[in-house]
Amino acid sequence: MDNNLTVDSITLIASTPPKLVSGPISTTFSSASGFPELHVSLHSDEQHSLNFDLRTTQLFRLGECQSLCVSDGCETIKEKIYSKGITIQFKEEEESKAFHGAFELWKSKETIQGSTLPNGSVSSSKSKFDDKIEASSAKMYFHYYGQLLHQQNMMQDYVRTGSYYAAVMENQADFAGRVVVDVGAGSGILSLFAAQAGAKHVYAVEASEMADYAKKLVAGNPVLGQRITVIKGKVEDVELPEKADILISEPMGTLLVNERMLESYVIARDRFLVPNGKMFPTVGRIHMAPFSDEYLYVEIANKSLFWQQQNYYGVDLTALHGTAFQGYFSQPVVDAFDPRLLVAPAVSHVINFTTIKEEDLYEIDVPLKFTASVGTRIHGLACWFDVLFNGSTVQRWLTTAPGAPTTHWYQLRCVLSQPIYVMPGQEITGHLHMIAHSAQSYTINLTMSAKMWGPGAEQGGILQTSSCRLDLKEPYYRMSQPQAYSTAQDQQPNQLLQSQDLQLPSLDEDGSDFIQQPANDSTVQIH
Ligand SMILES: C[S@@+](CC[C@H](N)C(=O)[O-])C[C@H]1O[C@@H](n2cnc3c(N)ncnc32)[C@H](O)[C@@H]1O
Repeated sequence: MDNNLTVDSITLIASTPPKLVSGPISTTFSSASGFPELHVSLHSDEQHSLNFDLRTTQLFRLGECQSLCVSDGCETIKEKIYSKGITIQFKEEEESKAFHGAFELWKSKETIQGSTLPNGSVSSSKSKFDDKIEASSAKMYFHYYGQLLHQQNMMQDYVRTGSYYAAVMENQADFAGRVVVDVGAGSGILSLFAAQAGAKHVYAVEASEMADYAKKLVAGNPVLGQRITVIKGKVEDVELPEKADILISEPMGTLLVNERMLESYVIARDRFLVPNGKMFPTVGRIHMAPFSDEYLYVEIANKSLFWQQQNYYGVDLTALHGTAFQGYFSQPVVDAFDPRLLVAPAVSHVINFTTIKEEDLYEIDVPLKFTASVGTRIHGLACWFDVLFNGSTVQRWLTTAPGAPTTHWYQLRCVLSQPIYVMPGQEITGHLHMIAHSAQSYTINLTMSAKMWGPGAEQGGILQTSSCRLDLKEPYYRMSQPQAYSTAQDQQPNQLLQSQDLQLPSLDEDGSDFIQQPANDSTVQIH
């Protein structure tokens, strides 16, 4: 991006009478003094340049081609420094726009580098992000993404990164000669892809310390890097010098919405994208289907058996068994499962990133309706997602479906503590209700119901309903335990672990004291 811009003329308004200096006049933005400054070179005999400290300077538009630049004065023990101001005359509106853009960008550098972000480095004003996200959550989140090992983990998901690369390269027409914003650039890898596809300029916005590594990576690829500007800050806060023709981002978390980064993607759209600009990805879909998995059910139920001990070093632990049991069932399970465990065709919930309002992501309610294809016990709802890159040349999907090549997102299953019995052809209804919380995730409320079946069950009568509440922020990562699966049809509960014989405890009065301890078999991941 240009640091040097030429303007037509300036008027020194503090001189009496105001003094016009005709141009062309060269102006330079820099931070050589350790803070962002605007240098205005004058052709005057008395003064050769005027410097404005951007931390205390404001720029106002007086007209299409005229602006007012004023810096605050200040009083120190030694001296009184008066405010100074100039009016700037531009040749044309484009020149004015470029100048204002550069001014905002350089001024934002100060906000980012000079003050304290919740991630450990700093921010001066509370932004939309800070309003809705707990500082402690944001700090952990950006600390996580500030580490190369986690960026590497995502980059080594070749299904993910390869899909992005293919989507960009197959659709070079959408990038060539265009201005691109990379929303949450991380290592800057997607910015480098966009530059490879011929982007005119890429603004890579990254809030974590990873921005500094991205700058290094960009500098290490100078042919591409000369068209990339890395900006350290949140997309909610930073200013860019120009609008983008296309946004590229990888904002997907577990179940698509975990991390609440889709909201930042949508905010970036509203702040930076030209009307009808493109978004890569364009659309996301959450897919859901009931599953039957006796092994998983028994495994989860058995975790709380520890609390059934009546003589643990002389202590009766059973008072906490109910809480522990509910606690384990409040963790969504993340692993790669065999699609043969699904017992009905999936339903989908579509999120169009180009049109959805940010607030519409705060609460997501998906009505569920399935027809069981087999007679079985349903243990819960299996979920996965895909995203579409709606390129002008090629439409490409990136899927995390069971049975498709595994990604680092795997799939997610919400397990019911009370399974539901169904017969082939029986209808299963319910709701998946997700409410965003300030720890960058969602509380999930799942309800699944089936009509009672068989002799004695009234027509249209009683529903067998099972529900659970889960915290998407606290998943149980189960990838390390490959399972030998039989199909749902093959699963005869009496051949398995007799899960129906498990004593299902009732929840303690106070269900809150379940302690989420790191299980040996789970790894801490954000995605
Ligand atoms: C899933 S990673 C993707 C990184 C990189 N784009 C890639 O595809 O490899 C998301 C990145 O977005 C950054 N991020 C999340 N929310 C952000 C926000 N509001 N503003 C700027 N960066 C953000 C995170 O720090 C993280 O590095």
